[in-house]
Amino acid sequence: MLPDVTPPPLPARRKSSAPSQSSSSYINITVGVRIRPSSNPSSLDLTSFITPHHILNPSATQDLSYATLASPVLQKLEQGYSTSIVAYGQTGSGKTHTIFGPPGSLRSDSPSSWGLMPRILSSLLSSPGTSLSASAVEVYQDLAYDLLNSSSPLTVGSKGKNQLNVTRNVAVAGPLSGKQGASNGGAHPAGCYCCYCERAKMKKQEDFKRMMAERRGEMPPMSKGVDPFKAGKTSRSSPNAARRASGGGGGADYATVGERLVNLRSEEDVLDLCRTVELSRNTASHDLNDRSSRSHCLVSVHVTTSVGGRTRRNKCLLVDLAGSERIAKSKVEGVRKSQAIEINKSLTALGRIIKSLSSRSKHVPYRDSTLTMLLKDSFSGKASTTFIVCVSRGGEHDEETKRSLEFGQRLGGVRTNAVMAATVSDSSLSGDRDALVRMLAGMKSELSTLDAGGVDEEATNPAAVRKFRKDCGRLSDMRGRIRHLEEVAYKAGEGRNASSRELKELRDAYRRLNEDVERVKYAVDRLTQRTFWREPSAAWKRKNEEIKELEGRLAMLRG
Ligand SMILES: Nc1ncnc2c1ncn2[C@@H]1O[C@H](COP(=O)(O)OP(=O)(O)OP(=O)(O)O)[C@@H](O)[C@H]1O
Repeated sequence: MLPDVTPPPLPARRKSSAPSQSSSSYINITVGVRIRPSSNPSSLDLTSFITPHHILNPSATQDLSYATLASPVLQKLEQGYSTSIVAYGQTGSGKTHTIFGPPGSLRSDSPSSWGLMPRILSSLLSSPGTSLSASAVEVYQDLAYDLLNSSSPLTVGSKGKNQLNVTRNVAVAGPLSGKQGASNGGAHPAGCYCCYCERAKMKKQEDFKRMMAERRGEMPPMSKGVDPFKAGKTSRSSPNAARRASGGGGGADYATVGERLVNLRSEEDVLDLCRTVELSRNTASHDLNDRSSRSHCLVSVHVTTSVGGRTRRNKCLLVDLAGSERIAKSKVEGVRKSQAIEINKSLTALGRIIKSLSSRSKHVPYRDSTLTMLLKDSFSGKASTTFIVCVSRGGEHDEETKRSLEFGQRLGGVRTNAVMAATVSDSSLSGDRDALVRMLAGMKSELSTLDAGGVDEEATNPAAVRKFRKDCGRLSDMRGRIRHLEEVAYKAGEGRNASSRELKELRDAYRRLNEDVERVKYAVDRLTQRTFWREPSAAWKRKNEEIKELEGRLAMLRG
């Protein structure tokens, strides 16, 4: 059976004057589209909007979503990039499903329904010498709260040399100060169900229970969703700790201060974290989603790897954005309407960032919203970011789907300056091309002396090795055919000398071939997970990346 990955469509036409983007090392933004199942599928042709790197069809499983979207992120993390995964899309389109999993799935007995976050964290935990800590921030109505510390307000600031310059401080300014609910003696009417009032009520109840338990000489269990971590496993970060923890991932210009960092030592800790974040988030029900997230959720995972006496620190940021929403459709009113307006505003600010980056504008307006400030790290320095554009296939959502895909398309136009470790400096590019070619040859010969991994013949069943080799051969043959097909289609399209029928045939052939590739790739991936496959050494991978990057730069010089 075919895996549920549809191939990308024919490449979008490029202007002939544009430099060739042949090296993927120049693209540090990856775009995936995940289509949510619907009982009323639309006839909208997604392929006419976007050239994403991956498309996941409605029947794609969580396993496939992980294999397709997360594996490259883990690789980038290993290579020293600071990585981010951001789920974007209309309300109800499956962002939370993709990042966390469906409701009630965050249990140790249902790993097959877990979303990307529990899977990625569990996978990181299983790497030797790796330790993890995490913090979780909610951006609600343009203000930041600590999801691991009873949603207490957080300050967002820009980093000065040795200090944090406060940019936004919810404790002293912003809507919250005037909005403390009735339960807190604020301005809200009695019976108000807004998040501030609800939280204040919950806190009061908890304090009361605690007080009663103390009087009886016993301690009540910690409230669910507030602090499920075992004693001694949590640490409250100092203002600098969160920033220090982001360590090697490239310094953030903006950061929250004082959020709680928790250590993750086991799969149970990971699930506790995910459940806490899920339960503590601001959610509400409306016509388009029973459990709609009303805030953006940013979970920062600090990964420390110690190998051979050397320690490396990276950050992996997982973001479940609140969904864009047409108020006329979700039919929200009152507080929920103002939530929706605020969500749409922050997403528009994100859209402006993407627009500025893709047009290479000098000014990128990160300061426009708390969300964009906190995402700045994902667009600069040594960062690799994967956007998952979630869309609903239902015909009634065509307009929103188009908008989300257009956003994805703009993301595809962003080329940021991905900085690879120990790579060729820009100044060396000004040297003559022959010198670069010589350098490349030197690097290739160096690569050949490093451990490239491969098949461990002795430890293996010969039939499996034979099949693996055959599949690898088929894969490379098919990729060659796809490249050829792309060129033909591109030339035909550019010269306008092909009829629409011919183009359609080409597109179909391309699609079929890509399906075959995905099927074989899936088989190869599964085989590589068996014990007979030895991973290339870290030095080999690094050198290989440097070579790819240099090849890309050379191609651009030629172009
Ligand atoms: N690929 C999928 N397969 C099966 N069910 C899905 C899929 N994607 C989403 N759903 C279901 O659809 C419902 C809405 O999804 P979800 O809450 O993830 O949307 P969302 O984009 O996070 O919405 P919001 O922005 O309003 O929070 C959930 O019940 C979820 O489990």
